[in-house]
Amino acid sequence: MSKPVLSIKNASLAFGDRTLWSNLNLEIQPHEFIAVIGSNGSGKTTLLKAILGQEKLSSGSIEFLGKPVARGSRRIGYIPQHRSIDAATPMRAIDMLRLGLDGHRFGLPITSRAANKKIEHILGCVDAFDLAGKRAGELSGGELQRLRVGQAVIDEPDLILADEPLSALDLAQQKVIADLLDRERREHNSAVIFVTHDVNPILSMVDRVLYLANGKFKIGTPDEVLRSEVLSELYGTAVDVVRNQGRILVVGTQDHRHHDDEEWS
Ligand SMILES: Nc1ncnc2c1ncn2[C@@H]1O[C@H](COP(=O)(O)OP(=O)(O)OP(=O)(O)O)[C@@H](O)[C@H]1O
Repeated sequence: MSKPVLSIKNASLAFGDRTLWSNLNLEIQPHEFIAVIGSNGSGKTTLLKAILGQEKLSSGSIEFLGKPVARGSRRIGYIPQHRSIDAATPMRAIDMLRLGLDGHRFGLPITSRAANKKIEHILGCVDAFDLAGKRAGELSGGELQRLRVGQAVIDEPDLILADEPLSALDLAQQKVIADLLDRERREHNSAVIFVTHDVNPILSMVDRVLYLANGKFKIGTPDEVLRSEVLSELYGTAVDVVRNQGRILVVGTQDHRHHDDEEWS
C-alpha cells in the first residue's frame, strides 16, 4: 500500500460541551474517493476545516503527506460550500483559475507560459472557454461551480476537499461536476473527500463513506455503511435504507435532499 495522503488519528472535536465527533481514525490513500454524509450540524464542514488547519482538534492529530496539517497548503484543493458572488466583483472567470495557481503567493501573479497553458487546459476541462472573459458575478450557479472546481484542481493537488459541491445544481450539472472530480483523481491520483447530502450522484465513484450523526460515525464501503441496521444504530431510531434501480434512499431522517425529478418510478 502507498503512503497515506491523510492520516487522522484519534481525532475529536468539541465546541463547548458539544462533541461533533470523537476518536475518529481514518487513513486515506491516493486516488481514494471518500463521501462524507450526515445530519445538518454533524460536523462535516468542521472536519474539512480541521484538515485545512483552520479548526483546532480537541484531541488527536491529522497529518497530510506525513506532516501535521497547517493552513495554506497548496497541495490541498478546496471547494467551499456554495456562496453567491457579489455581482459587482470585477474578477473574471479566468482570474478565478489564476488564483488557483498563485493565490497562495504574495506579489506578482504568475504569468509564465506554463501557467497560461495550465489555465487553458483547465478552461477546456471545465468547459469554460466561452466564460473566460465574463465577470464572476454574471455566471450562473452551475458555471460558477465549474470554475470553482477548476480553481481547486488547477495545481494538481494531492487532496481535494469538496463541501457540498452539487448543492443548487440540476442533475445534468451535478454529473458534470462529479465527473470532473472523478477524472481529476484518476489523472493525478488525488484523493477526494466529498461532503454531500445525497450519495446517488457519486455512488459509482465512492470507495468509502464516512457517515456522521449524533456525535458518532461509521466508516466503510457504501454497502457496509448504507444499511438500515447500521444507520438505525447510528441515529438511535428506525431508519430505512431502500435500494431501487441502483439508487439509495434513506428514509426516516431529514438529512437527504431529493429533487422532484428524481422521484422513483
Ligand atoms: N467555530 C465554531 N464555534 C462554535 N460552534 C461551531 C463553530 N463552527 C461550527 N460550529 C457548530 O458546529 C456544528 C457543526 O457545524 P458544521 O458546519 O461542521 O456542520 P455540517 O455537518 O457541515 O452541517 P450542514 O450539513 O448543515 O452544512 C454546528 O452546530 C455549528 O453551529
